[in-house]
Amino acid sequence: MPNPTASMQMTDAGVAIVTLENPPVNALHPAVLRSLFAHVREAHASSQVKAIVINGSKQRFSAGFDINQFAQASGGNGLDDTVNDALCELVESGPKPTVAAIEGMALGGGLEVAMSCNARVAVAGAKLGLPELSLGILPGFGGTQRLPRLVGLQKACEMMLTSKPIPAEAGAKLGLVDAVVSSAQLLDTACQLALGIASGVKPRNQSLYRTDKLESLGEAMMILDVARGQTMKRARHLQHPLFCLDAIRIGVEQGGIAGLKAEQEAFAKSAALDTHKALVHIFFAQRTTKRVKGITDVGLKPRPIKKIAVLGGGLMGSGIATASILAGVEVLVKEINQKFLDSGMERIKANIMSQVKKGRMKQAAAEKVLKLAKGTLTYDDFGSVDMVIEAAIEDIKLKQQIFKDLEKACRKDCILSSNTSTIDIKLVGGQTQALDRIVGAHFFSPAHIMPLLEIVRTDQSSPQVVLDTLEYGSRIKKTPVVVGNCTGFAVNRVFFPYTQSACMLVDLGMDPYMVDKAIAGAFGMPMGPFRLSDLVGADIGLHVGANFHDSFPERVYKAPIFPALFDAKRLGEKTGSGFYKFDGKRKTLPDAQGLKPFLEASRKAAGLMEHHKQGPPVKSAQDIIEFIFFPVVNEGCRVIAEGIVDKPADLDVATVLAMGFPPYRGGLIKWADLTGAAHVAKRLSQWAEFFKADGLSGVFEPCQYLKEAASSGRQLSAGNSSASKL
Ligand SMILES: C[C@H](O)CC(=O)SCCNC(=O)CCNC(=O)[C@H](O)C(C)(C)COP(=O)(O)OP(=O)(O)OC[C@H]1O[C@@H](n2cnc3c(N)ncnc32)[C@H](O)[C@@H]1OP(=O)(O)O
Repeated sequence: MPNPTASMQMTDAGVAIVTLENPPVNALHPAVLRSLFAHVREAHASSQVKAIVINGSKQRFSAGFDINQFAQASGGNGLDDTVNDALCELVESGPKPTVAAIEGMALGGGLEVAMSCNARVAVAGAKLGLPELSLGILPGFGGTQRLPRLVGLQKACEMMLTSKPIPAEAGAKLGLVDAVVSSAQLLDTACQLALGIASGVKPRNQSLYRTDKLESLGEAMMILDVARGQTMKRARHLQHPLFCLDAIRIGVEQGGIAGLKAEQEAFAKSAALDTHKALVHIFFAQRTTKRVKGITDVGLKPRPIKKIAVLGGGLMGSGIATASILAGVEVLVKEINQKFLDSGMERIKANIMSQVKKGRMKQAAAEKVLKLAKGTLTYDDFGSVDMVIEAAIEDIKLKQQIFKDLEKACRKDCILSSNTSTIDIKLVGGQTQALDRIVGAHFFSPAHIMPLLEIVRTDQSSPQVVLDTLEYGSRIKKTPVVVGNCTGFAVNRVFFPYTQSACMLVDLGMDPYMVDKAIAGAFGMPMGPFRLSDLVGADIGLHVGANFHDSFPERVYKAPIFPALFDAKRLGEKTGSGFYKFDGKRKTLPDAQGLKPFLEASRKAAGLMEHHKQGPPVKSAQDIIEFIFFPVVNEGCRVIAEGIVDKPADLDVATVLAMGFPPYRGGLIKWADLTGAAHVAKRLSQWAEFFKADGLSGVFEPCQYLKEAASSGRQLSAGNSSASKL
């Protein structure tokens, strides 16, 4: 790989073209910034140079500061403030005018360098944005000051707080971009504009000193107050968006220079928080799930998946079909009768049309996409498909029959996959001679929206088939994670203790709504264990619980409340009541009165209170969080030790994308590392002791992997290179 740098070329007309060179995205590595600084200084000093144009190599301007520097920074924040401050000042106010020529993207520090230039020309479709907040920091090269001065405070706050980029065309309407051109015209237009500014024909704008786009002081304060209020509501666990708004406010009140100083201080404060470490970790972890040992590093080439068949047009099958046709994959949907097929096809249509309603798709595009899905009641056309995804009901005999039929109906190179969430993949395909091309393709509901795809590999699945499935997952815009074959695979297995610890607290007298409040409110999960149980349904909970009990009897607590709720048909959302009451409009209300007899019966049947007259071993919200999540971490450690995941970071990504584990906590294992493995192990051991008399120590006993990390000080995310089920 060439060293990160910037290069400079002179045109005959006297324009110095300085190019950022650090492919693939021209990230602003400190060496690039130093080189850019040196070239800009040299160009300013040269009598040959009339104007400067800054662009990026390989049709990309820059994706911003090199995020690897944050990951590597120990102590500091990775930025070299002396170079960065002087660089933007030199670009904006040096003797020669500067123009940014933007193609592909100008994000974060990339856009900030471009905003320091006196004008910007961009190629149509180029993406411009300040996504720093999504990394737990804030713009640190003057973006908090220059963006409001270029597009107005309202829009600037929206762009920074949402981290969403805008296309060049929208940038032109807002005043962020001076001209939108084709790729072929970019350099020419930028050079002409730069020379025009140099000759005084065009004005030389310096964003930091502009005030014409800023709202009046009163209006500006109102905008900032509203933004603050919304941020505190929407991102109530996060401090850095508020630091960002503080820096903007100082700039508006006291001017751009004071604003820059405030920005620098706010940046340093944000960079010191665990939120930043966690979000940077998730950024890289999401990009490495597609690299799997023995699959992507052995020289295989993925075969394209152009056409698939989905067996079953139910909720999961129609969601999988929707995600596939949206990505241009042809889909054959098979059902067992016309009625089921019609409703499956209707569901696909409704999914696509909801994209149109939300303005994400045009009617004509929707109609074109819908043509990619065809219904069938037979296996007649299955010889034409590259992959089958079985999404029938969770009945082992039925699935085994389906796979026998598929073996006959499909080509010998067709991938056969099952969307089962509970059944052993080798059992599903056990009656075929095709185990080498059988994998699990476990989607999460609703399949066209949830971003994770667990690819379950058995010890007989061929690397080529896993690689092809990885490619298909990426093509349909899922984040694929390859996992081993075990009960619950990675996500459901790791999360089975989530509800059971909550039930233990309740059987010791704790209010279930207090548990949910701690987990959803104080910790930031989308919902607490009891609300989640109502979403999934007590019937499914019982069925899945029985599977886990069969596999891991020593660490499963059979909560008596579930059979009681099941018998009373309090299954959750689907029957209108469970732990909560539902009014049919997705409104959720606690139902203390209705739940009381079930809680009393459960506590009596559990008998835990007989040994623990003082009640549960935890009281505060923080204690409840640890009691619920540390057993989840413990199971995560077992999954790592057994090699069910390729690397611990995969578990972080999976828990964030499938369970809504707060990304700003870094995912399950990163969070445990930030909390400290020794603390996790100590607390689990205390609870194992607490529940000894109940015969429930196994629920909490720290596993070997966790104990070793705790005693050696090793990070849980360091992984276990010796174990692999993949
Ligand atoms: C001081 C400043 O204010 C602070 C900053 O600038 S912080 C940085 C702000 N910028 C960002 O957050 C942008 C982050 N990047 C992205 O959103 C996306 O990568 C992108 C839209 C640029 C490109 O997306 P896409 O084409 O899907 O490619 P993607 O796989 O994500 O990235 C390609 C490679 O570039 C790397 N990369 C992307 N942005 C990077 C960055 N800013 N620094 C370092 N590496 C980066 C990725 O890690 C990936 O590396 P890999 O091939 O080794 O896995």
